[in-house]
Amino acid sequence: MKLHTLLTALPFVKVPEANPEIEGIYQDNRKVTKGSLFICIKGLTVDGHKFASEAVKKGAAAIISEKELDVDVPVIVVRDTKRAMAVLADAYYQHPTKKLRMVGITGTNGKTTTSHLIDQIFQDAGEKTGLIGTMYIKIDEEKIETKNTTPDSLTLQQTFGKMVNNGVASAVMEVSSHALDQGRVYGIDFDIAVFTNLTQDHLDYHHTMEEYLYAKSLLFSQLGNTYEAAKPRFAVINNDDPASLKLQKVTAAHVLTYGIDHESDFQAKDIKMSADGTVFTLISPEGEFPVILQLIGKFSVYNVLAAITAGYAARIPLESIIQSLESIPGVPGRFELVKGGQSYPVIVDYAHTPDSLQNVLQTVRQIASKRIIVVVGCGGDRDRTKRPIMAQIAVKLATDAIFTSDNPRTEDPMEILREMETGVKGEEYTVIPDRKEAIKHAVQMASDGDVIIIAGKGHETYQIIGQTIHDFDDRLVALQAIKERKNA
Ligand SMILES: CC(=O)N[C@H]1[C@@H](OP(=O)(O)OP(=O)(O)OC[C@H]2O[C@@H](n3ccc(=O)[nH]c3=O)[C@H](O)[C@@H]2O)O[C@H](CO)[C@@H](O)[C@@H]1O[C@H](C)C(=O)N[C@@H](C)C(=O)N[C@H](CCC(=O)O)C(=O)O
Ligand SMILES: Nc1ncnc2c1ncn2[C@@H]1O[C@H](COP(=O)(O)OP(=O)(O)OP(=O)(O)O)[C@@H](O)[C@H]1O
Ligand SMILES: N[C@H](CCC[C@H](N)C(=O)O)C(=O)O
Ligand SMILES: [Mg+2]
Repeated sequence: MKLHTLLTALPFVKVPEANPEIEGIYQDNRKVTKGSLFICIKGLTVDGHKFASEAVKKGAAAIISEKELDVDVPVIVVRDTKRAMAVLADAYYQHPTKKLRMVGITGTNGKTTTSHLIDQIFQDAGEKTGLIGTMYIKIDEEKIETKNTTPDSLTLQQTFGKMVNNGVASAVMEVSSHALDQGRVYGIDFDIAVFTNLTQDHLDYHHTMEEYLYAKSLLFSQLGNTYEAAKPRFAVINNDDPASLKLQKVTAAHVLTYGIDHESDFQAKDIKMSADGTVFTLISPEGEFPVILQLIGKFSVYNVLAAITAGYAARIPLESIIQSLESIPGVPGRFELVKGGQSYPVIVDYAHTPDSLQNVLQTVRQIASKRIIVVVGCGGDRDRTKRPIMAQIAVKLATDAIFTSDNPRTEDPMEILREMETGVKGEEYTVIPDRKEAIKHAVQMASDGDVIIIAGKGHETYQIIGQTIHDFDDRLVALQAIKERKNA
């Protein structure tokens, strides 16, 4: 694409005389190829403007920058390069999100789960689908590893371009608050935006719950309005969450609500839970329907309601939506049972926030008849204020709490544990910093009918200690411990 054609996406910029062919767009000078456009991004750790000359040496044909630069290629100055990058990427890949049914999901907990549920609904409706989130990027059958839950705008638009080329009809993606704040999803034409819930997390980054909610709300304020007949937009909102009204106010899209405790467009009543699943009656604009899920817990009902509402907004028949959701056994690492033939259930779950830990432990309490043993830690280089709260919840809701390491990252694991312990002074608990040893200890102490819950890392197959990524999978470590106990 010619530079001038690309720049029509940015109104009011000074267009240079030179008009080279642009062969790619990069924000990382290490990836720059000949004839590409390099965009300088002021990051949180480093200012990308520093790398402009390096990018030119590698063959960049033009630069997008927030200031004039002394280089031998055209420099286009814009006020905000992050925004410019999102818009240019959208244009470069030929507006792929206008050709896809785009579903974005935001909220503190439940994004990965809900995105998988919605993806399944679309697949069962016979569509090729794409999925972007914490676990991977999926383009139809192909899975690609990913670093961020919501990648940067270049990666996103390139991925959507591939989806379009592969005949994908619907793309479902998790939209993190970091991504919204950093403009990673700016330029995406969402059809349906889903809100799961808002509870404490990421205060290291957003500082206050108001700022955190503001970031989340950007998904709803960037949703188009509902009156464009060819592409009606819907905001799907959890009516039981206190943030619901604020989000409804910031969007021009049609609002559909779901809930359990408050009257909503899609509401669950008569919820019955057991160790085998959850049953409820769905009240909907089309009448009442029984729903029989393999998923467990009140929080699962919320995720299912969000998925039903999004499916309905996408015009999938309700009966088909319910059938899809009933067929889903679970999502990896979310309330996943470790099956080692043992007489004490072992559950691996991705609860790494106070609210998710509370939800999961409350769910276990509803189905457990004996002791509940929880193994839990808190991630390093993340919100420190959630540590004592998570420790309190573990001690309060489990019979036995074992505190251990999650991903310490660059923090001292012992210091993270000490911060957890400040929340439980005078209470009984065990500290075993080595996660493998902590899991082994839980398995050793379990008797018939006790439930072990290993929280925080879910599907993760690694543990980050310092800068090193070690192989570590809670499910495999638990299986090994179960085997060792049997053979002892
Ligand atoms: C704190 C944070 O969000 N950081 C994100 C941010 O990185 P950054 O601002 O530090 O970038 P930087 O390293 O300063 O680089 C600035 C610019 O210089 C460029 N550069 C840099 C070095 C170099 O040698 N050459 C060069 O050109 C970079 O390509 C970039 O354009 O922008 C990057 C690109 O989009 C992200 O990958 C990165 O996520 C980091 C890895 C991260 O851990 N983020 C977490 C907190 C996060 O975003 N999590 C959410 C999920 C949370 C949840 O749901 O619970 C997520 O969406 O993943
Ligand atoms: N609707 C919900 N409300 C509260 N807790 C939930 C909900 N859904 C799932 N959880 C809990 O949160 C954990 C994480 O769920 P999930 O991975 O779906 O969330 P997420 O929003 O994608 O998280 P992340 O921000 O890390 O990507 C689950 O393992 C479960 O313990
Ligand atoms: N998306 C979340 C995942 C946290 C998972 C937990 N295991 C941890 O490392 O804290 C984050 O990056 O904050
Ligand atoms: Mg997720």
